[in-house]
Amino acid sequence: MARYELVKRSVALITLTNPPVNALSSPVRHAIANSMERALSDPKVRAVVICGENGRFCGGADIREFAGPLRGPPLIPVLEAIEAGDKPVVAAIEGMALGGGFELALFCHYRIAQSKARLGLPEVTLGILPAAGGTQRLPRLIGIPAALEMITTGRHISAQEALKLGIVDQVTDQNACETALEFALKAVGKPLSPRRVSTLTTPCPPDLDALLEAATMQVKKKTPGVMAPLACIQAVRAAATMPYSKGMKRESELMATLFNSGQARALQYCFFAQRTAGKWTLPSGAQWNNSKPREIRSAAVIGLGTMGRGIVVSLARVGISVIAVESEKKLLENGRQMVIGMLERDAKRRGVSASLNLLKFTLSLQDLKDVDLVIEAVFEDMALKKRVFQELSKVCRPGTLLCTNTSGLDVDALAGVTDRPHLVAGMHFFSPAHVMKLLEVVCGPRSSSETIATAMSLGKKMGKVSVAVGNCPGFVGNRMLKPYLDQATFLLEEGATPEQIDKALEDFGFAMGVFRMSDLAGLDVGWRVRKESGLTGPDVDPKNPPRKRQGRRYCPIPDMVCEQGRFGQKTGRGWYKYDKPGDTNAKPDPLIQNLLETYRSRYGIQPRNISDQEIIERCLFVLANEGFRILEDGMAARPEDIDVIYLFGYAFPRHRGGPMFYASMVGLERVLERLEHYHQAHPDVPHLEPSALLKKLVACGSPPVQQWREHIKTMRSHL
Ligand SMILES: CCCCCC/C=C/CC(=O)SCCNC(=O)CCNC(=O)[C@H](O)C(C)(C)COP(=O)(O)OP(=O)(O)OC[C@H]1O[C@@H](n2cnc3c(N)ncnc32)[C@H](O)[C@@H]1OP(=O)(O)O
Repeated sequence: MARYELVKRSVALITLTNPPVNALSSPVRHAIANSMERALSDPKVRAVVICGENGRFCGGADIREFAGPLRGPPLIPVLEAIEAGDKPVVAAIEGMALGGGFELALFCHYRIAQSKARLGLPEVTLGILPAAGGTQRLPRLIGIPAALEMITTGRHISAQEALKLGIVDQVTDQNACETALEFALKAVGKPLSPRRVSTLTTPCPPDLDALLEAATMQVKKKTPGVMAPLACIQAVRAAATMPYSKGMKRESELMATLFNSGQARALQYCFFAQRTAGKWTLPSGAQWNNSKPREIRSAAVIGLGTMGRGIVVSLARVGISVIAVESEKKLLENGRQMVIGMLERDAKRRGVSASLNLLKFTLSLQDLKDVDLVIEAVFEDMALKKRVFQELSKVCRPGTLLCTNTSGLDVDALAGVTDRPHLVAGMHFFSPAHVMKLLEVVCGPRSSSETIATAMSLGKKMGKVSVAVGNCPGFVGNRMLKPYLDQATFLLEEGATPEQIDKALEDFGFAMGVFRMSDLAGLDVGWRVRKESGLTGPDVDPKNPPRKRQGRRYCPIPDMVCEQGRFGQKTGRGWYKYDKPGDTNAKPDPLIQNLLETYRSRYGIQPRNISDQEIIERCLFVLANEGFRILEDGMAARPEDIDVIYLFGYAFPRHRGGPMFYASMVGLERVLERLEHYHQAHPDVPHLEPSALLKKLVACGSPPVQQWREHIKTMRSHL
């Protein structure tokens, strides 16, 4: 787990060997301790260099170890032996020095970084804090403001920034290990005391209290209800106000409050879930590690609406040439100007030049004959999409992949009108497509493994978190959204207000409650879909009793809001009122209150007090319940995929882990019992009826979320 060599006759070279990221697992900690002891006791050794194998210094603690009882030597005494020794120790940082890996480097007397290396303390993103001295040592080295920013955000910094801040002593374009060996020899004989970070005094700014108060306000605003950043601030305060040893004790006490918390478990689950989600499978046995993606050099995007424009930008900024197609000259010109503006702003922000030369705009599908891949992003209308796919089938060369950005229509029906159904898949981006990280890759029954591998790999290239899903109405994300939105409107009927429901969801951790979010997204889109599917408008069967469709409960309040021209922020009125169209500051609207009161009295509904607990349970348990059904139907391969979709596509609070993880944290038995209770109270809401999988898992003793897959195996899978 660490290699020990004597090089240049007098330098001990300790190489961490724990692929893939040389994490500080128990055997690695053991090996560092033994190697240091050997180096310090060998009279031939005059200096020590620590590096990592395969160009990666160290990715920090082995996060998998956090789930069980801590075994092996604790890290801090191992690191203290490095600092206290009488021989200079140099960290040779290639690739990354993160978390405990960065702390290891901070215990060394010198740090040399390769110019491409990244450094940081990302513990806060895992719900903990840098507890191997990071909160006490970094402030001593670079001062409170810079340390506070790095520790509370978990941001990775470049080697150049690390040099500027005084974290590393030298940056090299050469091999960091070679440079560190030379450096170590020159350090022999120089006094080590000033190089021991623990002996430094933290430079204390005169306005410390104000600084920490401002940081506290900032994290409370940015991540309300999240504990770790607040604990980080308290630990940094200790670095400024306490001697080193007392500060270390405080750091360890604060870590104890976080380490076993539900938030830490959720955030660490999110880390692994995100990596698991990339590992797609198909019923044929094809999967992520046995299917080769095609290289995509050129693409076309059809439709330059909001989605199409975002997709063009996402492709062009990673170097793919794009032909953008519109149906009318005016729409094309408008789209062109907006895409260019977006790319220019994006390039300015990233300090690069805009890749405008990769773009071509056209009115003719004939121009697409040679592209590698097409993404159709026209209006959400099946007949129109079918016409486009038929045309593409004629125009594009036989090997071109044809993808659709539909948010829920049948991908296989589109495949069926082409001459190449195996080369058709869904690539469902989320709005705005150049900002949102999620991509649902929809695997139709006839999509080939090469098609799915290519769509997943293209998503990764664009910086998206891609998740493979099955082909069912709404796929995974939007299919689950419907029962969630339904519950919110049923709660309005029963006596709640939009403000109350939003507040309960925001207190839970959502950045925006369901009604504020709907106002932002625009209410007219859903209204149009409901009209088209005959749920509202002139096509409604007059035999339907009020507030019922196809025997199920239906809430017409969202339709009534739209009938008044209230489409959300863009019209200045929606579930809330705004000072003017486009404003974002939502204010409660007495007209909505009136509408609700009139509605309730028309239907003889006696409003009741609804608790926040009921709001959370009904909205979120029904969301998870649909997730269980999706797993049963084989439309998502595992709960982690569903959670990743909700984290990245629907802003589910990360410290809650996602709807499926949240259900497991609440306890599946409790979720089942509450769903049964609510279904009994509302038998005309089938989504409240507990799913078979939920019942099965409870009957099996509610296994942890990572084991659910074993219980789904026997059921059918589309993935
Ligand atoms: C309990 C002992 C006492 C310790 C006391 C000190 C406490 C210190 C706290 C910490 O150090 S917490 C950990 C801090 N480090 C991080 O948060 C880094 C996490 N990793 C990453 O950000 C990235 O993985 C990376 C290092 C930047 C590499 O990115 P890349 O895109 O190249 O690869 P990935 O696909 O992300 O990862 C590859 C593979 O490695 C697994 N992995 C990565 N980091 C860790 C880790 N720290 N522990 C365990 N496993 C890790 C990752 O899950 C992937 O695994 P897979 O099976 O191939 O999916």
